[in-house]
Amino acid sequence: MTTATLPPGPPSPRFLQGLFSLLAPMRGMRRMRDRYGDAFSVNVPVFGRATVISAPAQVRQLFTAAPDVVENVEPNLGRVLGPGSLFALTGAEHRKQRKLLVPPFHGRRLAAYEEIIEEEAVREMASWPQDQAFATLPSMMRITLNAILRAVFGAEGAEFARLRTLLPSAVALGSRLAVLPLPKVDLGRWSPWGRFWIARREYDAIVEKLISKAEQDDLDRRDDVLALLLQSRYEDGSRMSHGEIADQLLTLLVAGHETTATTLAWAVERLRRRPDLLGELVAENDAGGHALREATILEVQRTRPVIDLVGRKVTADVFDLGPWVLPKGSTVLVGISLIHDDESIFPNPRAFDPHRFLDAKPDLHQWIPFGGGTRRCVGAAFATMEMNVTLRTLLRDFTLVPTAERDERWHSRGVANAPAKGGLAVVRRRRSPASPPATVTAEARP
Ligand code: HEM
Repeated sequence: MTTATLPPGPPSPRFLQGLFSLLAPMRGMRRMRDRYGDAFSVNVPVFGRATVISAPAQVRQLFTAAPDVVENVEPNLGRVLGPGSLFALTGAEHRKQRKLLVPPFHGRRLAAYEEIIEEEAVREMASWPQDQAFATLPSMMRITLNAILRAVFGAEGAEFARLRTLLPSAVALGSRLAVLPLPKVDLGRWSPWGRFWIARREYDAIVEKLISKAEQDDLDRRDDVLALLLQSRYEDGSRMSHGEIADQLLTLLVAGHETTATTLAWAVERLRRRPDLLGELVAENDAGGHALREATILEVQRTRPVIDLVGRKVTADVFDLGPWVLPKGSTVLVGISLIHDDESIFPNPRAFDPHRFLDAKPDLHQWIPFGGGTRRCVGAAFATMEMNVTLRTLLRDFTLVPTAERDERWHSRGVANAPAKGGLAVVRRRRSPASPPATVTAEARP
């Protein structure tokens, strides 16, 4: 029998380690890396005992390991997002669903969604106060929610209006419930699970309406993800069931809404602290360019990755990961901010310097805000396009007033790590928002 060899880690109890990781998400990780090296063991709520890695070779090895060696961790998300959710599936079933979900987010498809994003950004920014500090995160949340409802769900009219109010509260409730046991009886409105199920039933009914509307339309003329999924076929020629479509749309919303919004709020936070860079970006934007803006998005995600950990579970009897021997059932977490903070990969790693990505596209095993391997984020290109169009609109229509204030701290919102003050901005309008949009179709997307 092979003996497990695990890296060292702090001896403190699980709740203390958990509390620390909630209160100081980034600082906690960096402190442990400095103390124990680039692999260490932790014991935290939700994941339990786990090995955190950040050495590039080990991260690459984990991301390229076959699904019969490591699989996704299963943090009970199926109970909230539905059994068909990509997050809840493993093995062949995951591969089968993913095959249908990837094509709608392919780079060349994204041009169809740019107009929606720009419209939503212009509409939201029209309400921004001038010369007065305000948190941009709520605005970014509305832009990304509306964008997903229109581009992914193909929703409009009454269904759009209802989903906009129903989903944010249902998702917030669901993410709290995901870690609690299922009750034996349904107490309806009297219990949190009961309230969640009522919201879920209403959601399913709305998706059913959206599907029947789409089926009455000419599907070929529609670009939204719902219409594309309705036309897609599994390898055996069968279609996705309506239940599977409802689960996947909810998954896309949960995965794509808050993550993109918090990254945009971080972009505002970062840029206000670099007036020189802001000047360069505005000049580039005014001249119709985009290379520095794209590099800026990469650098925001390197320095402020909103998801800090992605996890895998060992499914083989043992997994030899670098010098470590991990037994079956072990959880491995990739420390995204740790690898992004590695001096040997990104010289002067704490500096916010988009120029490092101007002539060099990142290595996708080292720049990993979207995770990696067979579970890498399906919406990465969509999110990149969305951030690009939103930032372009902001720089075109507003002057973002720089600040000498201290950096905003990391704040854990459960799903994503956000700037603690919500990405405070002070803006002045540069011009009326009525000019025709330029296109970013040809821009690079990682
Ligand atoms: C800046 C924005 C975003 C960030 C930082 C982000 C990050 C991530 C990460 C870290 C993972 C886990 C990857 C892994 O385990 O290796 C993931 C998975 C996923 N993301 Fe995103 N994401 C973003 C936007 C989006 C958007 C816009 C969508 C869709 C509209 C989306 C859909 C998904 C889905 C469906 C998965 C599960 C993939 C699977 O299990 O096969 N994400 N994302």
